[in-house]
Amino acid sequence: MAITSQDSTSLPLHETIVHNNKMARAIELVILSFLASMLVYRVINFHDQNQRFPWLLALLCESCFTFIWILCICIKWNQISTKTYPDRLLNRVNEFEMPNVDIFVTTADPILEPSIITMNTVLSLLATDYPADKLALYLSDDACSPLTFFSLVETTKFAKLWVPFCKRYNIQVRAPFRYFSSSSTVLEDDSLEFWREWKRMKNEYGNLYKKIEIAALRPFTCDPNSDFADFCDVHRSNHPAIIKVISENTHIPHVIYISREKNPKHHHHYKAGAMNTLARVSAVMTNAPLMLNVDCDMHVNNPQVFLHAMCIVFGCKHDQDCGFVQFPQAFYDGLKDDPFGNQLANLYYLMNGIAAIQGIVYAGSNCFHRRKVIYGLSAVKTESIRNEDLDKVFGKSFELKESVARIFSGLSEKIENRKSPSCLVEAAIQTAVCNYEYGTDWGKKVGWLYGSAAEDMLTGINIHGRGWKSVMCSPDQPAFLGCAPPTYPSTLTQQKRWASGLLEVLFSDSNPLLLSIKGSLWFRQALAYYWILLWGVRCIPELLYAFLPAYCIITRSHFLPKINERAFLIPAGIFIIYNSYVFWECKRLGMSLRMWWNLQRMGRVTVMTSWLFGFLSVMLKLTGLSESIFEVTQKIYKSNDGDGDGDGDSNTNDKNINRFTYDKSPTIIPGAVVLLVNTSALIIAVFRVLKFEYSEIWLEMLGLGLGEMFCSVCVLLCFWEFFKGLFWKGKYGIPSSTIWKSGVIVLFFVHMCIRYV
Ligand SMILES: O=c1ccn([C@@H]2O[C@H](COP(=O)(O)OP(=O)(O)O[C@H]3O[C@H](CO)[C@@H](O)[C@H](O)[C@H]3O)[C@@H](O)[C@H]2O)c(=O)[nH]1
Ligand SMILES: [Mn+2]
Repeated sequence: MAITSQDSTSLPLHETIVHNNKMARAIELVILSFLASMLVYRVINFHDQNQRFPWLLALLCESCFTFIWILCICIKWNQISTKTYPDRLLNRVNEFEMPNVDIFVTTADPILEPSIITMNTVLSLLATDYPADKLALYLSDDACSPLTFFSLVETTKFAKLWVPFCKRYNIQVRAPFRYFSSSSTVLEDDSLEFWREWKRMKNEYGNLYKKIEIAALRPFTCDPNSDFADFCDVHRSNHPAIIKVISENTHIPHVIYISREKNPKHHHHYKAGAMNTLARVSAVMTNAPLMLNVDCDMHVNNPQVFLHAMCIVFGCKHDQDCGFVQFPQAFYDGLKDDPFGNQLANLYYLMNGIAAIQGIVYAGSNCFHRRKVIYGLSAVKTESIRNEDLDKVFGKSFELKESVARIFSGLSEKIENRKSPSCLVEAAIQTAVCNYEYGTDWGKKVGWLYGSAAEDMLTGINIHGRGWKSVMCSPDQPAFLGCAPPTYPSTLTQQKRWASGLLEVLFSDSNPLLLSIKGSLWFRQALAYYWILLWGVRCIPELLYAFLPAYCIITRSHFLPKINERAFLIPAGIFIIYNSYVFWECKRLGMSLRMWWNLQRMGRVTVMTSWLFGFLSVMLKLTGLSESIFEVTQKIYKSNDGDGDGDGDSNTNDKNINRFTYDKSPTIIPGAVVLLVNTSALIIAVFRVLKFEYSEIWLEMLGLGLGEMFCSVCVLLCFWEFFKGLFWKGKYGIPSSTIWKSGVIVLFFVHMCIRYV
């Protein structure tokens, strides 16, 4: 079944494939009916309970779970994906007709984000299969680091060899660190000439790597007469704007370095602020109608990615059908079986579901936007901004306003009429200063929006709210690969930021309800956004539900039907059907049993630890006690190379790499508390069993609440890594101060249970 997007005389450039989803729908509805029966059962039997508190709590938690399940069903109901045909595009569209694209790469810290990773991102982008004179690559450096600038200069030199090499031999992986690593040794050609070139490239890349490596080791010496003069005596959070055109279209795209002005008196709005500076500077310099943004920890893995995107841009009948084209995030060298549950593979069906509504959500990286969409244009109403008003919306820069007017009028740039970027540096710097945005709509209605650490969701939901649709493009060979956070603490940081950022969107005036009433957000799309934005809130029912079995065991009360009651079949049914369903879903995606278990386990752990802290930080922000910040996640450079180019990280061969590591941060406490409370409850239960008369043991066991004990054991299994952490020393052990703090909380909990019930 395919819905074509062009008339039948010519083959379509892209097709929407509708996937059959009947089986999954049926199972989801069965689970829903079980959940509903459980709620009904709880309400009917409410008055018969001796202890109503756990029953009430369970009812509330299960209502939340049921609500989330309903959202889930709505999202996954229809499943689509989009197939693109770059060959047909090349046959139909002349190279001259292809639109210009401005490419944005952001980096924020040369230590957390090693330069060599960023440089590989840059190289893979410079070498894509697209006319080089149509591309400009802008690197935003929020650290104002001379090392990053130096690396970019050296990388650009190397690119002048690397790009022609890739294009001549049609190299598939164009990030050198991936290409030269032993895992991808399929050589494109077996001629002697190729072999010689290959060796030369490997050698040159090795030199580049060493230069960057050495530069990173020694402190930067400031020479006022060199290119680096601008970096003399600057501090990363207090310095003027620096823009440097490193290379102008000579077989490779323009390469431009940007470090926007920073001043402690002005909020810089993290990544969103950086993206807005990129949008303005590129408007002044090249003003391409499309922009692609890529995080520094991603690289192009499919050299045809621009052509795939163009299939959608050219294939859409109306512009509003594709405000942006998002490529999925996939990861390279991900740890086997995803021990930290951060590779997002399990979101596959959800994403295909959202794609079938108003379109995939914007994920912050690997996304092509139309410039006019980022400029706040609506897809449904035709508003025209008067030239006088451009000031108020876009700020005072004359060059910027002129470029905006050109985008709004739909005129494409005439390349021959344009000044080269290096003639426009002064004008561009005007738009990269701290106070440029004051009194304008940047960050409010135009550009990447401020107010959330998940600037991607905030910006994306507003685009959908203005009536644009979006398209997810997933070519067979993944278009982009990135690195997932490599350790438990870095996963925690990331998930915490996501949960809090998402909640910030929920509490902003861009929440799905408002946008669907006042704006053009589709109702089902709003539900999909609710499912995502509510991540942080889920910690409350999940935590309560994890304490509930322990509470019941300690106080000899019940929150589940007893095993000899017929109603016991309801929770048992939910447990069995739900878990088999999730397993089936994982199986269809080619996951192993272990991976399924890791995802289930980490699902619980992440909600009760990272998302809890995300939730708390939003509560602090709402009460005005603290500001939210964007904590950059640590990236690790891994090279699989055996022969010394780039020493692999010492962790690479560590068999403990998938173990949890802990630090003294309070984020470890909730996990330890959940674990210890349930362990204590189980110990108490075991002691009780030991006291029984042998002849009565079965009767007593029934009375004890096997359901509750089973739940406690499940919680224990989910937090098993924490259990091991109690006994390990060093970085694999939970620090004893954390154990003590958690222990006190647990004692308090147990004491309260026994004392007041
Ligand atoms: O002040 C800042 C902070 C971050 N960044 C850049 O933002 C990107 C994403 O940061 P990272 O630490 O890698 O965050 P992730 O959690 O991996 O990013 C995901 O989540 C973010 C929202 O929380 C999105 O912005 C990202 O696109 C998305 O990939 C990186 O290129 C950073 O260099 C900046 O440019 N300036
Ligand atoms: Mn990242």
